[in-house]
Amino acid sequence: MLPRKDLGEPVRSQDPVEDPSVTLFREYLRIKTVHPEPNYGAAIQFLERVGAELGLACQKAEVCPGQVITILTWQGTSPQLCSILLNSHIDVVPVFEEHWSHDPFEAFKDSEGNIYARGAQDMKCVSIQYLEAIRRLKAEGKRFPRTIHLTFVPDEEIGGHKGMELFVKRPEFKALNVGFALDEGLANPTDTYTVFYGERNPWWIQVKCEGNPGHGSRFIENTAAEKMHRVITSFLEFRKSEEQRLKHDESLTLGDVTSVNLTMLNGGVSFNVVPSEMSAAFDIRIAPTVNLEAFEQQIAAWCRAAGEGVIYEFHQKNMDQCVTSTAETDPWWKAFSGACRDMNMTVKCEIFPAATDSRYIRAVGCPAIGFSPMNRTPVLLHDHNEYLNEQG
Ligand SMILES: CSCC[C@H](NC(C)=O)C(=O)O
Ligand SMILES: [Zn+2]
Ligand SMILES: [Zn+2]
Repeated sequence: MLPRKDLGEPVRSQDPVEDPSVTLFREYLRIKTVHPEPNYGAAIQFLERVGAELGLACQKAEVCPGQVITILTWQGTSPQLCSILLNSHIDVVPVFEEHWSHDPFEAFKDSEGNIYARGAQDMKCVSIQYLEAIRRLKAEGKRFPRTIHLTFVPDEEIGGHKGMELFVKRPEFKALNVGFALDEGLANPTDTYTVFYGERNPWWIQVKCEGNPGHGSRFIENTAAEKMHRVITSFLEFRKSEEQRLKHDESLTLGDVTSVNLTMLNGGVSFNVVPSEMSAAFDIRIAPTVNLEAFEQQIAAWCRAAGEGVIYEFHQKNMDQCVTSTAETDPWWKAFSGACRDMNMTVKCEIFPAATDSRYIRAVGCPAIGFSPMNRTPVLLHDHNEYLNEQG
């Protein structure tokens, strides 16, 4: 978090006067927008108040009962041009409080200026950065031809199905006339800033195996467990090959390969009863270069080869493989990367390894970049003791 320029030199954490942008950030962190019962009402009130202070117009769109998108707007001087969307989610993931050194909703600041709170990196810092950037630009008397919209959305941390996924299909979104969007990325421990121009496709697959039941003392043929063993072997052998590919090619990052994890196993009722059904859940993240139809055929073949009565079903199947252009000829990328260059920022472009709301924005044809501008910061999203230094 960059202290405001108009206050001169950066404020040191031991200084009695904290930069107001940091104070605002800490206030936002104290609002408990944590799943499973996020206090969205309090967060929306906070955002409406800050928007009003900044002279931004405010609208709200209820995309399904209790799920409200808050839209703050800085009208451009040529509002007929397509707009810039600055998106952030309001909700944060749960905490294991016993593993935290400080209350995760107190926004405690230590003597180094590290602010501890759930959402410090993911992604309340980004929301406040958008707002504080507008505050600075307005204070400098700047106006821009394009309208800038800030959207604050619920539900991202549990898939965005009741948030951004619905919002992009609504007339209120179309009316924003978005040309280019920014959304969340990840911190980077080095001097470099990571910028995400695409995401892997999340596929959550449950494989169910049926087999012969019987007494646990006998050699029953064609059991569900034998079939499950073959299924797991096929999925995990593929996992190993992708892990090796990543390990042996320095040019690749996690987003460039396909990951597979066996995340749940179910079946069985008793030690001495051979069960007739077992199931396994796989979290698969598919690199954008993979042919999705061919990949599904591969999964079907693994299930067929495991024996009779092996089926799979999808619990998440994202099929859109749009990536945002990072060609120097692309006007949006040129503007974004040019601004980074002007600020002497080193930027590295990657595919986001997990899923964010950017996937819904890209799926309706809007270019979107995932960018949480935090360098020299360990990646602590969803982790215990998530923190961010007040100096950014
Ligand atoms: C597939 S919906 C779940 C979204 C979640 N996003 C993050 C950033 O953790 C994930 O990738 O698991
Ligand atoms: Zn996030
Ligand atoms: Zn998250």
